Amino acid sequence: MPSMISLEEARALVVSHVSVLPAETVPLLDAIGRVAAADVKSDMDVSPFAHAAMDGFAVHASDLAEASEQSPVELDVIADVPAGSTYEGPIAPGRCVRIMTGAALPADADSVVKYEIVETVSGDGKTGSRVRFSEPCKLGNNVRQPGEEAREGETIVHEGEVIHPAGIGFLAGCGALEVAVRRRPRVAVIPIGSELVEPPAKPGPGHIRNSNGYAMAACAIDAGATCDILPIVIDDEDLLAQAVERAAAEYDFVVTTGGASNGDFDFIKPVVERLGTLYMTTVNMRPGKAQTFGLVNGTPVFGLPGNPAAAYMGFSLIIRPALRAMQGYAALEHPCVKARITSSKKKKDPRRIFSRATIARGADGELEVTPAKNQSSGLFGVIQKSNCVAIMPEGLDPVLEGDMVECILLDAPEDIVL
Ligand SMILES: Nc1nc2c(c(=O)[nH]1)N[C@H]1C(S)=C(S)[C@@H](COP(=O)(O)OP(=O)(O)OC[C@H]3O[C@@H](n4cnc5c(N)ncnc54)[C@H](O)[C@@H]3O)O[C@H]1N2
Ligand code: MOO
Repeated sequence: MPSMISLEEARALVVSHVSVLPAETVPLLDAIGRVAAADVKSDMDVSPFAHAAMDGFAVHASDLAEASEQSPVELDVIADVPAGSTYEGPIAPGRCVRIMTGAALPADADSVVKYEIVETVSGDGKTGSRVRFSEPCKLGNNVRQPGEEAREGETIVHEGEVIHPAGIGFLAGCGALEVAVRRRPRVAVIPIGSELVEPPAKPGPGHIRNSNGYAMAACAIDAGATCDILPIVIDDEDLLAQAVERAAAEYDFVVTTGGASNGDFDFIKPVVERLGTLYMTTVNMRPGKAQTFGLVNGTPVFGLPGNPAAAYMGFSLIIRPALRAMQGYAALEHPCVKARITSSKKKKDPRRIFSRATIARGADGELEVTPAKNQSSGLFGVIQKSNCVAIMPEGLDPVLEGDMVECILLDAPEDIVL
């Protein structure tokens, strides 16, 4: 096992050890944002009938062929068709039917003229009135044809497609009130550390609140998973081994935080090695060098570092893509853009540095990125106030004010096209 691997290698390694989860059939509204696990077909033509796209008059276009300002054509209104009604009768030459948007086109009409360009000669424009047309109308004008949205039996959503809110309406209209989607990964988060107490308890001397548990659970849910925060495990190798083995049997993916480095009480590496196969321990990134990954009884187990920002980076940049792969998403990585950095940064650490930062448009309309002043890896609040991470490449070369740097947009959807 190489001692330190790149972020790209780490991501590829973890993604290669997860599998796409089986399908589950869910009510339509539970499918928002999820990946279709099978083709979905329409159970009918949508819409099922030709209908008016405008309020106006249903006509034979041929009756208006000669209509002009100089010699308008007048027609008698013989019926009213509101939406939800039909008119099956004949429409003899010289006649038309008043029709509302969404109403079925009468069987004997072929076009609709909107009321704004029709003059009322007598009556109120409804049945019994006479109306005047001063221009011809194209055949099929303002008519929505049947099956424009979908044909009966046509595949409307393909396996692998992400179902967006408009797609939910599309599926509902096509009669698909339940859909097969990839099951959500079940994630367990195990916070490790003898110093931890559960919020909201006030910690005693030398203790801190377990904030990582909540943040990592939030990251898991945000990635489409379900998540349980399991009880805190103190720094004890056997207790940790028991907790990891139990979680690996019950969940699809196990995440621990803390105890991932080389301290006297850092046990996640030996535990994964003892229970299964250890594939990775260290990634060339800051924050977040200590990143452990292995399989325990076939279940991926990921040991994140204890420092909050280091855990957050490991989850966002390595675990999240794997959880997405398990749900069948094709786009796994956050989008990146280049932006001009607003201040110079010395590099004392040769690792690739992920600076918590804010990206915005400068006065010239170009993207500018400003790293947060405090880059301590012990802080969540700085990430809450940031909207990206600016990347300082490997090596010791400084980044200079005005340089273009890659920025990962952590809050932007992976499938966005920039
Ligand atoms: N001699 C060295 N020491 C350390 C190194 C190193 O290279 N040489 N690396 C440092 C870096 S960088 C990191 S990151 C941490 C990673 O170590 P661990 O994963 O073993 O993390 P812990 O020591 O358990 O905790 C680190 C820090 O985070 C706090 N923590 C832990 N769990 C939680 C939690 N659930 N909620 C909130 N905060 C948590 C913990 O109290 C520590 O302050 O190692 C450095 N040391
Ligand atoms: O691995 Mo540490 O993240 O640089 O705080």
